[in-house]
Amino acid sequence: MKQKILLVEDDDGIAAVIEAGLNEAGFEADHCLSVAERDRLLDNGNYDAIITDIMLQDGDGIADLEQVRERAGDIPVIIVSAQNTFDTAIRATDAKAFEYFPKPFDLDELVRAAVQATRRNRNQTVREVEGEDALPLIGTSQAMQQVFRMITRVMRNDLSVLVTGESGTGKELVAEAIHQLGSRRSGPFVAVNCAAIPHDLIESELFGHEKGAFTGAISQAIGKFEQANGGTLFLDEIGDMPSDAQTRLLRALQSGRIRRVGGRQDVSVDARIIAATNRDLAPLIARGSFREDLFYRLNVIPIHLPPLRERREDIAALTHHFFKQAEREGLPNRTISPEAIERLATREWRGNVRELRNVVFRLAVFAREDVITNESLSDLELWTETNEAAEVEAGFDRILSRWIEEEKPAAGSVYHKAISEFERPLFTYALKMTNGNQIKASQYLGINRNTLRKKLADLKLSADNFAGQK
Ligand SMILES: Nc1ncnc2c1ncn2[C@@H]1O[C@H](COP(=O)(O)OP(=O)(O)OP(=O)(O)O)[C@@H](O)[C@H]1O
Repeated sequence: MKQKILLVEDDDGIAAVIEAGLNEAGFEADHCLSVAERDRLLDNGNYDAIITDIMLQDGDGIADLEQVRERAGDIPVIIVSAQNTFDTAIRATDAKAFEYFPKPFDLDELVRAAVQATRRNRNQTVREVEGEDALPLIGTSQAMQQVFRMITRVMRNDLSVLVTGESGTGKELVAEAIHQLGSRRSGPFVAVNCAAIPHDLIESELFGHEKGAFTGAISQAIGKFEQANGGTLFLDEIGDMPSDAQTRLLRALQSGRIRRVGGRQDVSVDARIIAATNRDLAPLIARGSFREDLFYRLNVIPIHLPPLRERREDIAALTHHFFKQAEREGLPNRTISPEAIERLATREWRGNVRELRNVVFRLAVFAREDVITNESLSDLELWTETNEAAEVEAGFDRILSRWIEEEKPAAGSVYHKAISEFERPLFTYALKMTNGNQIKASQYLGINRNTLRKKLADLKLSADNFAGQK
């Protein structure tokens, strides 16, 4: 006998597509348009699974799933919805949905989920959602939907999560969301930025130290690991963790115990680990500066946050969200014209969501009019450039310390090695900018033409190769 699926969907077009997919996979499907019809059909027939939309003509398709389940013997429910917010993903999980598909979805995946749902009846614990307003993760792009789904998958367990993505894409926010939505939410959320702590202090910062463990350790100190006991430890910029600390961390993860620096005894700690990195760890592993075994420990569940420029459809919602946030923080209440939003949506956003947030806050403070227009943005262009210059400067610091750490130039050769590393991309850039015109390149760089020539010869760069490249 064929398995039967009840499809509750008020868009006839989508329903027809789903029905066809289900039939092809050997299911029988009944289709209805409303909550009332659904209940009537459930009373009169036996179904193996329900596929339902959320917004229906006569109500919310998942508001009373508990009763539906009581009526229909714990039937698995698959949700499809066009309300693609983080809240919807969380609601779907809290409604014990077997699976949640934001529209537009992949029909094959949906049918596959139906096959799995009817095969076994997954029973998950329901949990009240609390404080979901406190952590609004905004985004309706496909990429963010995937992130939301991943978050709902890890919030009820303690698996290690590795969040990747460029700086400012929301990695810490994702880590906080996982913490807030899970069973550890009453415990602490402790964040450590491994790149911001001097290397020789990182072990004591993470694992604590005993009195007298090293010069300056005048009293015992509890490390972040212990502080996170019962909660979540967020290790940001994990790629910057020095190798001794990596070894200690690995040991802690394997044993569930840590030893304070200078300590004689192990202390057991229970902290969920969420790590994040904006650097690709693969080359670090290849070079031996990041432990592969630690990587596998941390990367049980990877969550990737794409850069903002690859999900431009989220920019409008984020902009509105940040204007509201600015207002809540006491800044003037402003709105923004659709044209101005469109213009924002075309920017590069190298600083990702953080940069967009800064721009919106700056607009809220400085704009003269209540409705921000394209003209207000023209003034803003200047501010953003200064901002980018500052970012680049901070970028040099980072690049330099990474380079020193990874290349380990021999003492006595650091200056010359660093300068020669720096010159090649600089001269290449200048030649590209000027189409290989050496006079212009030397003017651009502000150096003598002969010096430029000599440098190009030393670096074996040929200006001719850059003609017409700009
Ligand atoms: N999807 C989002 N919805 C709402 N706010 C967001 C979103 N993503 C990021 N933000 C906001 O943007 C800012 C930067 O985010 P966050 O600090 O989480 O980025 P990050 O990737 O951890 O950055 P870094 O790598 O530099 O530490 C924060 O103010 C955060 O609240």
